[in-house]
Amino acid sequence: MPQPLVEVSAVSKTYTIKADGTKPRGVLKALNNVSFTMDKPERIALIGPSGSGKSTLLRSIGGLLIDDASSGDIKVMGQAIQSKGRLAPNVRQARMNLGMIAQQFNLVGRLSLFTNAALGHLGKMGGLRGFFGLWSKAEKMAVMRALDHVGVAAKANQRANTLSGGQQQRGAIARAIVQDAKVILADEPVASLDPVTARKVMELLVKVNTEDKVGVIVTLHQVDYAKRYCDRILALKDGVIVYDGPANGLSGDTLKDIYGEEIEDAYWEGAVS
Ligand SMILES: Nc1ncnc2c1ncn2[C@@H]1O[C@H](COP(=O)(O)OP(=O)(O)OP(=O)(O)O)[C@@H](O)[C@H]1O
Repeated sequence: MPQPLVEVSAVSKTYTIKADGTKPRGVLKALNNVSFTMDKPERIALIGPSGSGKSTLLRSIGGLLIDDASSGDIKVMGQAIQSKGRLAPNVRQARMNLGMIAQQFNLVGRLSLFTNAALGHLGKMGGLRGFFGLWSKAEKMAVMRALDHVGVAAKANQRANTLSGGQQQRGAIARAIVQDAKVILADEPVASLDPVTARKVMELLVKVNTEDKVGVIVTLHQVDYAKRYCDRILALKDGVIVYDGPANGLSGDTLKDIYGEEIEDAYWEGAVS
């Protein structure tokens, strides 16, 4: 049986909250015994009210924060990212399977779109050659193919900070393709985009998933986008998974339970069934 793309087992994350004038020092359990597996390249939407732990879970999968010592493991393509609250010794190697996309600041603004996408090669090449941007002909062709695949090849020479938000997100997806990432972790990738551009970026994530067989885990504030563009939904509430199943199996009543009063804000373009 092929190995799972992502395995998250019994992960908990507790933050220490500093005291301020009004509140004493305290702790907050942002993730509480969270487990799930992505066995094949799916599109998983992480949804849930503000503060439910979506970003914490994504950052934990990326090894960008350390889980509690009581936690189990996180593995990507069978390689450990972290285990029992310690980063794996070969986490850099394991991370090469992960393409990371954030809401903003995905690209280095003063570098061209081409160079930003070419940074996807960095993990695979020697330090100085990468540092000086000495890409081989094959590497350059791979970058241009990726930029073409995501529809921004014509902008290759443009500085990233002169590109629109949607073009920058496409560039970040191209970098993940260049990197040959097996899973893309996208943290609110459409939150700062207008609805038309947001739809195009979500459609691109669908394309990369279906054509290139890259798994996608995406945090979304919009339930309608989660249902429309993802095949599986993981809903978090207070750091606990309260729904893990097909996107079309999430009922309105369950959503009301999950979001409570925030339900009115959980749709962007109106409810879709
Ligand atoms: N570095 C931190 N220190 C202390 N508490 C934190 C830290 N990061 C997150 N938290 C808290 O952990 C909880 C989960 O936060 P997280 O950002 O994962 O939620 P989220 O579901 O992504 O929220 P949102 O939808 O608003 O982005 C929140 O209560 C948040 O305030």
